[in-house]
Amino acid sequence: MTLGIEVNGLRLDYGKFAALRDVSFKLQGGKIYGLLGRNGSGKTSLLSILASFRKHTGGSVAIGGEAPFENARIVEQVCFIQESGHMTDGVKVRDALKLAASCWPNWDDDYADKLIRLFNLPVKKRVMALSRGMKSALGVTLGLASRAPVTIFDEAYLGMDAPSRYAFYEELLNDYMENPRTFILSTHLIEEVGSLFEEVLVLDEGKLLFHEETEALRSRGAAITGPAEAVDRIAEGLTVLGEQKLGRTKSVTVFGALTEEKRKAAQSEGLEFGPVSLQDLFVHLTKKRGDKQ
Ligand SMILES: Nc1ncnc2c1ncn2[C@@H]1O[C@H](COP(=O)(O)OP(=O)(O)OP(=O)(O)O)[C@@H](O)[C@H]1O
Repeated sequence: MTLGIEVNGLRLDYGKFAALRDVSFKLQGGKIYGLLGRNGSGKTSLLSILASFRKHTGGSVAIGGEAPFENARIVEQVCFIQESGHMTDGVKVRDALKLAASCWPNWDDDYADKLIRLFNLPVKKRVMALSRGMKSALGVTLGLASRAPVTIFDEAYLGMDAPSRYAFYEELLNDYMENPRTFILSTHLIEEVGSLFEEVLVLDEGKLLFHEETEALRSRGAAITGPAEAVDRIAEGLTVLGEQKLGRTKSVTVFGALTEEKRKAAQSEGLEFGPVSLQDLFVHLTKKRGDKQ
């Protein structure tokens, strides 16, 4: 089952501080979405609202056409895993798994066992006695085995070491292929996780800066390198996100509609085009005054 998500004019105030302002987007569902944003941009606030952990102040949110807050039908369809965890620290791992099995109707015991073996989770230990990486591994085990139609990982895998993180990415992708559902992943590890995202949402200071298909967003950026004057001619009219100069050679990162005509003209002048990584685009597009180049 896949559930669509529709958010309109969403606002969240913490007292006098507006953490989310006029956020609107529509997710068709059945995809892997990346939620990006700098520290404090509002990612956890937004995800907490989607997961019914928090009530919004204004606007509307609907999952599968229904408002999720205090709506039992929707709550059991959404699994929200955070790095800090919302698990009962005092219980043993195996009891945390039992508790999860009772929360999510699509829970898969066999799959949970497989993940426990994959991440070497000690089921007899208390959750509070686990290392940070093991707690994260338990979190991703709960998220994946929940098979919840909407599964949200809020930086949940940050504590895991690189081999475990890569095992998680592979597992997520394989399981998503076999059991299509909606995944939303917030992350600062864009280079690592970016290739999983079919669509990307970027929050900036509580506002939605972009919501685009990842490939479309990537194709709007390019790195152009060659003789400085020729590079400047091509870059004219485009948003220059960054530039580097070495002698008479220049490389600029541009963002904007690079027409086929411009590309051909550039290639005939011997300029080279390179792709821009999602991480680079993100860094440039969310750069603030005072940030270093
Ligand atoms: N309980 C709260 N009370 C008051 N302000 C809060 C509360 N929770 C978050 N905020 C503020 O709301 C803003 C958004 O916080 P949020 O945690 O949603 O950001 P984030 O994008 O998840 O950040 P990070 O990447 O650092 O985890 C921040 O300025 C934060 O200080």
